[in-house]
Amino acid sequence: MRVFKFGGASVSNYEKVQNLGNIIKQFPDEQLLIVISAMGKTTNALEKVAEAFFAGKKEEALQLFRAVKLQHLDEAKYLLVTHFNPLMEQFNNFFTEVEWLLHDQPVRDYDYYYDQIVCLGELLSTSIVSAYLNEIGISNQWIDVRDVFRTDDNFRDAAIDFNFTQQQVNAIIKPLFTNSNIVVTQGFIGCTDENESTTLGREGSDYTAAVFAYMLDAESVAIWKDVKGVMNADPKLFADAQFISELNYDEVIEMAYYGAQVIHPKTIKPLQNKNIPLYVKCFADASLPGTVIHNNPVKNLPPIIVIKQNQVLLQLHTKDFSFIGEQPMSDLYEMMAKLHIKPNLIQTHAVNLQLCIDDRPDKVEKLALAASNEFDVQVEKGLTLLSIRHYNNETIERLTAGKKIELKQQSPETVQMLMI
Ligand SMILES: Nc1ncnc2c1ncn2[C@@H]1O[C@H](COP(=O)(O)OP(=O)(O)O)[C@@H](O)[C@H]1O
Ligand SMILES: N[C@@H](CC(=O)OP(=O)(O)O)C(=O)O
Repeated sequence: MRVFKFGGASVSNYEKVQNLGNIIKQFPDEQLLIVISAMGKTTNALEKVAEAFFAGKKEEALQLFRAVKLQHLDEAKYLLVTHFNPLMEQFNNFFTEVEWLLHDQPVRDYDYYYDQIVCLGELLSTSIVSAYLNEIGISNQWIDVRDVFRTDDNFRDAAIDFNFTQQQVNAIIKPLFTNSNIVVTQGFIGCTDENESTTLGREGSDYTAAVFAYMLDAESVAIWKDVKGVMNADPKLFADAQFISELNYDEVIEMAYYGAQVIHPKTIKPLQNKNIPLYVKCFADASLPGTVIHNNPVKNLPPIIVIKQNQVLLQLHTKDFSFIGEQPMSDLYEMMAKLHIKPNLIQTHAVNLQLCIDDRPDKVEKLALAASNEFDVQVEKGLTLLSIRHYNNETIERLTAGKKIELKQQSPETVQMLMI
């Protein structure tokens, strides 16, 4: 059994869905669990629906939602003939659920509504792909992953209940493979014990695939992407990015931690725990070998460059000139934990500290306010965090030329610089 994951870029239009079908045809006798993300930029579009709804702009929310519906209906029309009508029944149930919600007034937190609306992207894309595969003779079963993945109610960043989910995988998913070689389901979404939809954090479908692989003891996971494999930098930012054929789990977990967008940071742990290899494969050309990620050491890696935009620097100075000891640090970490803020870089000095985080306006303001009880706080926005693993002087000089460095942290393996 293998797990395949197709991201939004790999199902963004009908031609891509047809290509997905061609890839699956190349594995005729394999048992495959296929995890799929929302089509193209659907998640962003649904975020806009959630924002408009929560801002009380009902008509705007409904209109934005209509655009999402139409786009999916268009895709379905291109791809389906005999399976079109059954799909429409399924679609209508999904649409009605969200439209009912959009006609209500928001009375709960934004994050709750976000998840109830945004989860639709994956439900729609998987329904289309499943119907299309059946249409072209690749028999498969569609599963609503919300019946399987149980999470807590930390909406937008829900944590999986591993014990319950494993039981559901054993009870629901494993028996499916006695009748069918292929199961199609959603990445990124789950469900609470109160039957509320949840999401696992943006780009979380890679993580879903890894958790399924862990729970099914899969022989491997393949993540199909719009790149040849993992490169030493984002090829959209660096035209000369080099392809890397082999990496180990530690390296990839570090890359993801520093913000490389190629693989979701939580993906590696479940795979490492059962030594399941991860392939990053080229969606446009399945014959290319892709990158394999495993447990063995890999030597002679080139400098690996990760760039994170939209960073905020908080400069905190103790109000009474007391040292930055364990108490102020523990207070600060408690504030960040409450707000679910992950520090990207922290540097402490005698009476001040510098903290770099992602620019999530709601969270930055709340943190600055909470910290202002104990510290004088200055906030600087619009920064870029550059991380280079296996760095050399030439690479550092090339990437920092003409930039002002606000913060620098260096270990023998990694250098990080926060720059304007
Ligand atoms: N080191 C890297 N190697 C390869 N691709 C990278 C790297 N860093 C960032 N990327 C970006 O990751 C994108 C693929 O990931 P993603 O957008 O998540 O795809 P999908 O949504 O289809 O899963 C590529 O288009 C590329 O721009
Ligand atoms: N659709 C979700 C989940 C996801 O993982 O997407 P992708 O595989 O396209 O990065 C998102 O955009 O965040």
